[in-house]
Amino acid sequence: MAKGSVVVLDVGKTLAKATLWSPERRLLLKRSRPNARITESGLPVLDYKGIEEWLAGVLKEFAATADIEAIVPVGHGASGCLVEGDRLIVPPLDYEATPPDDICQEYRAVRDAFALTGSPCLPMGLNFGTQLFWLQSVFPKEFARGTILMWPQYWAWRLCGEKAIEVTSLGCHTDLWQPTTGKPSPMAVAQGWAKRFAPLRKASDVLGHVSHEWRERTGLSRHCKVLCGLHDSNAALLASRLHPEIGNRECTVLSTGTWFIAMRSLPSAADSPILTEDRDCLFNVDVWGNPVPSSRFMGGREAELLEDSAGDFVDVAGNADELMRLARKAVEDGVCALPAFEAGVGPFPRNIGRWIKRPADKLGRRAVAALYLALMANASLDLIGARGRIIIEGRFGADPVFTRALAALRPADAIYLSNAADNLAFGALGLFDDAIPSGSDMKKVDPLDVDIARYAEAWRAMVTDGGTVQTDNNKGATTMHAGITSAYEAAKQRYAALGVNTDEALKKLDAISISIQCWQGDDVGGFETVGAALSGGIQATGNYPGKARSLAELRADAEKAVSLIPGKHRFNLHASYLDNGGKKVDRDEIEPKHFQSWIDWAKKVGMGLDFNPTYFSHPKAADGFTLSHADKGIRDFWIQHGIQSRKIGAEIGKQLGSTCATNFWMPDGFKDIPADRQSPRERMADSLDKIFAAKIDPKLNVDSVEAKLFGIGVESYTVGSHEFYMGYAVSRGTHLTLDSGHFHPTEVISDKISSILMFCPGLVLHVSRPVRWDSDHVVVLDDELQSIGRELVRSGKLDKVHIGLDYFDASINRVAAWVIGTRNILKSLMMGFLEPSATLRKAELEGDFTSRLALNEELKSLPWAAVWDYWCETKGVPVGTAWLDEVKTYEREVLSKRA
Ligand SMILES: C[C@H](O)[C@H](O)[C@@H](O)C(=O)CO
Ligand SMILES: [Mn+2]
Repeated sequence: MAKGSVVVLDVGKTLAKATLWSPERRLLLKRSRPNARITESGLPVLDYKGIEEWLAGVLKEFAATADIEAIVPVGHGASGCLVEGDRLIVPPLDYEATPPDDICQEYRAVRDAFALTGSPCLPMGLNFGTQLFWLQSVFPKEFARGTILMWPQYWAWRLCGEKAIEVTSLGCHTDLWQPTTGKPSPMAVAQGWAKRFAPLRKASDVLGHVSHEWRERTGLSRHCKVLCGLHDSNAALLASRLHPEIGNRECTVLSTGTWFIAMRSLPSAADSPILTEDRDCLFNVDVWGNPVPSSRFMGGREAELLEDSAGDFVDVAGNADELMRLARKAVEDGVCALPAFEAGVGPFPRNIGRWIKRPADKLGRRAVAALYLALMANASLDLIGARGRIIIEGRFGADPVFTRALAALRPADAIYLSNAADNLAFGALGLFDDAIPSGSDMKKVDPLDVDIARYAEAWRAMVTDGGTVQTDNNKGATTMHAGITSAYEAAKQRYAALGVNTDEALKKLDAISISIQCWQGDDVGGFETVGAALSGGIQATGNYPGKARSLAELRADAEKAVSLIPGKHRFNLHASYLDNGGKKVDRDEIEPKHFQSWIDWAKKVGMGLDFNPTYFSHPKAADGFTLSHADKGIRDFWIQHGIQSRKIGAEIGKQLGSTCATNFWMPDGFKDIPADRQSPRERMADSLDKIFAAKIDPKLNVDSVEAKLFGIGVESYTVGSHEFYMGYAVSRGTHLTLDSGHFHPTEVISDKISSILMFCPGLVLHVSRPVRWDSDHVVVLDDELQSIGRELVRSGKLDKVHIGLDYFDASINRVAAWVIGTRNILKSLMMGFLEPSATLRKAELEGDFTSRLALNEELKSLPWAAVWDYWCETKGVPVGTAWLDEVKTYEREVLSKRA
């Protein structure tokens, strides 16, 4: 037992943590800091400067609290750096950075076989060797003289100045070590790296005492020792040995966090299983240098993707009972997620993640995510032959659906929970002084009381079949839909031949959100008063049955539509869709509270919201003028409406953590030739200035103004013409809204996007389809829509564009109208992402207009539809016209019952 207190510094990928332990190994203090994403010399590097700054402050606080005898550094794998003397000369790279293609290809040719190193070939920079190979090409001189350190030992070196390297980090899928012989890999020798390794030391070795610099910075004593330290997952493995239930017996530790890592301590080397490289298995190395069969998947990240709650994560502890209920129901109903939502890693690296009956609400998705984690963990454990005792540690230990489902899936094993929060630190303490008591009593996990075996069997069958899965929601059955993947693979090759990476294109498409207009659901009626007449020069024509008559119906219809649209989207509200609880609230009185139920709904379904003040369908707009009205009283009323609307936009942005675009469209104008075109425009600008006078954080809300050529009954003069609003937006720094139905018939907004993005801080789109007098037909995949998609992608400024839809057709099924238009704008963007833009631009720059035209025409018949089908499939929404069957069912079962 040590005499003094001990600090464990645990530098993870997401957080840096430091804990202070008393001589009796009681936790005294705990501090943490999220790591930042840093770029240095154009390279994505770890936040080593920020962490050091923070560490100095923390150690100062700790040193003032206790007499610290030692510091033990612990770090995540797959990182390291080069130092010379007391200088860092090659920074530690972020392992999530992908080296350039040529480096990756060259590296693959020189790395050793899995059988030698136990390191599988991993994506990004997850093999530390890949990073060294990349860094060597950037810093060739430094590689000729520097010393290679791994990440925990970088911190040991910073604190005491002594250089060391250690097996647990060196043996962690680096490609640099041979676990069976305990020697550097042939590649590490051939590349000249092995001779640059710092001297090999044991994790428990004392490397030295804290340096003068650190004593000055922190007040630590000169007797404070710095240990060599170790890889974080190995610390957890070590901690398991401290529990009396385990001792020296065989066990597997399943660490849960961003990564789920299973590590099996073998009773003897002879028990070592044969591992499969291509399923993300590997050999780690324990502190004694023995091979540790391991398997992994990115469970924490996948759970976030499955939950899909825009960062507003479910409080698992607070909803434990409900999550358990939902999980039982999901097992009964066959609701599940299939791997892998973080592609390229885990036990099913080539499978594409997809949902079977994706729940609409985030609690439902969270419950299924926990079941998914249990199924994935079970598969990972099987791959390394885990048996007997399995200890779950890390943050998912606090998720009873996950832990109990895993226990149910492995009835022959004892599943334990260890002290989830501090286990890793405890393992590090065990390294320092092994005569310490166990960190906590372990708790045996009770299996989940459901028929999980059948559920798991069905899951496994779908996963291993290799085909893709299509659900038939009517019957609750699942049928295989092979062919989509193979069509995609063929399309992928066609596009690759043109230099287009379809996987990358789909990743970009994943990031697109379309703002779906609420007003398609009820013909722009709103819920202010029953049966209000639509005014302002717009008209919804048709009388298709099933229009939403209440907020609840509108939301249910929207949820149906969204379930049939791939991706993650937003809902665009008008002020007239307020929730006034049945009491009249005039337009100048609206407040955030009248939209709280919308915000709550948006949180539940994981969507963002946008907003529009409503300057029509109101007695004070009856004569065709609002903000530019000659009567000051009327103007003031509408100014107040605008001011209130922006407050609502800001509250939406704040609560949902996603910027709300508040769009101002005023129908003001004359039916016949005006005598004075100027004054209404001056009044309009003045009113808008008053509305926009209060500054609002643009992260919460951005304002946009929407021009229009003419409306019905406003044929001769529109106050808010294109020139008016362009001038206004540019001079005032607001966003500009381009509505594709608001221009002369031969004028197209695709040609305007590049100009607006040069001069306005941002652009809002109302994608629509003008047909003769009407500006609001359902969006179809016509030439202009394709041009819009292309232009948006080509602009490279998609982060400045809020893409919304604006049409309202009452002559067809309204849910179908939403689905058709939204799927079409997404198709057009996908075609934009699939464009070989570099080739086209090159032809243009070289004056080769023949090639430009020829290629443009060829692109039209490339198999983009196969990419689209595949995307729909992977997003868990119906492929082809299958969505229409669902809408028809909804019409039969829900819409047709509305009077
Ligand atoms: C309902 C919308 O706000 C409205 O359609 C407006 O954006 C428009 O485009 C009017 O023509
Ligand atoms: Mn519009």
